[in-house]
Amino acid sequence: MTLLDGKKTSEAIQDEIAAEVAAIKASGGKVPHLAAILVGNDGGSVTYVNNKVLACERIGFDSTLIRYEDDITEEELLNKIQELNEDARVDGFIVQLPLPKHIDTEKVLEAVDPKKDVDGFHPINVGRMVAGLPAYLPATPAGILQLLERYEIDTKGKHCVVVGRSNIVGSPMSILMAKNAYPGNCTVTLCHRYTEDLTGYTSQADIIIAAVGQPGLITAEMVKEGAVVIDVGTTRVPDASRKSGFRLRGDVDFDSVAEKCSYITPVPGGVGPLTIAMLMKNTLRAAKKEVYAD
Ligand SMILES: NC(=O)C1=CN([C@@H]2O[C@H](COP(=O)(O)OP(=O)(O)OC[C@H]3O[C@@H](n4cnc5c(N)ncnc54)[C@H](OP(=O)(O)O)[C@@H]3O)[C@@H](O)[C@H]2O)C=CC1
Ligand SMILES: Nc1nc(=O)c2c([nH]1)NC[C@@H]1CN(c3ccc(C(=O)N[C@@H](CCC(=O)O)C(=O)O)cc3)C=[N+]21
Repeated sequence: MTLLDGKKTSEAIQDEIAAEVAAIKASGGKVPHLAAILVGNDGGSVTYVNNKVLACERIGFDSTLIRYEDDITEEELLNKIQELNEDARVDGFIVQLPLPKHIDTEKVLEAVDPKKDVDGFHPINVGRMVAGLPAYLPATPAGILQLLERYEIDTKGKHCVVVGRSNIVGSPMSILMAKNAYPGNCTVTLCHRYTEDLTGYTSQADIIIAAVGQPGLITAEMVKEGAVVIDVGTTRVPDASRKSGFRLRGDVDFDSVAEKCSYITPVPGGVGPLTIAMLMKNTLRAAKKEVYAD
């Protein structure tokens, strides 16, 4: 079994980006600038957004963190988005999800200028991705592709079972794995809450990508000998022995599955760090106007 080291891979990607930033600075070009909007105080969201800002600092990007209490009105949030759309200093920005219930997430995501949508959540970017046009790819699926590529994992003709169909992970992942590309060219099965006999599918999979948010859902009995197992889940579960009072758990029962599979991502240190690296990559592409010209 080979551990897919997301932390190391993320650092390698961030080093590559940092080298490009240094070259941009040396030639007097525009330093990439990422802004992030965070609404509320959810512990996970605060950590993830802080990690994104720290990554910016490490690789030499400019960054701006905009925080609101969770009673912000939808109108105030939309006004801020408009302001960022028009701010030439900001190359790309994200609105951290989830948003409070009184705010219409779809409306917020549609308000972001697709040219600055470095999360790749705007319907224009989603549509362009599906059509195979240049687009910002959502960071988590793009990070998983990077892992498969950098570990030279064979995907052509393989059966890939994606569990979870969210707009930000499962659905785009299933589309990307089916594309005529490397990594890709898989036969894809997309499983979700209403899938009957989940084990029937996962046990036939050469590649399993679990993005559900249910700790330990994927057990050894559900995995074929030699399969590649990618665990996207990051659920905080109480753990009194930790200073923080919790630990992160993936959707995969790591200890039992690790004995059976060929490759596996740990949690933490697997997919999570790659999500950050790919967000940085999208921001660099935004600053270089690689996806959309002016
Ligand atoms: N490491 C990283 O970078 C990231 C990690 N995450 C983590 O990944 C997990 C999933 O995130 P996200 O996609 O946003 O989550 P969502 O809650 O939006 O989606 C979860 C999906 O899983 C499906 N589902 C729920 N229960 C089952 C079940 N028993 N069997 C099969 N499918 C089921 C849901 O079905 P239905 O559609 O019917 O509701 C839904 O499609 C979370 O733990 C999240 O924290 C997310 C983003 C990035
Ligand atoms: N607009 C938006 N864009 C997102 O990309 C987005 C979002 N909203 N909402 C929530 C999910 C979740 N997500 C993660 C990012 C990094 C880690 C990460 O770095 N995890 C570390 C551990 C971090 C920790 O210690 O908690 C790891 O797995 O090793 C995890 C999860 C991005 N998301």
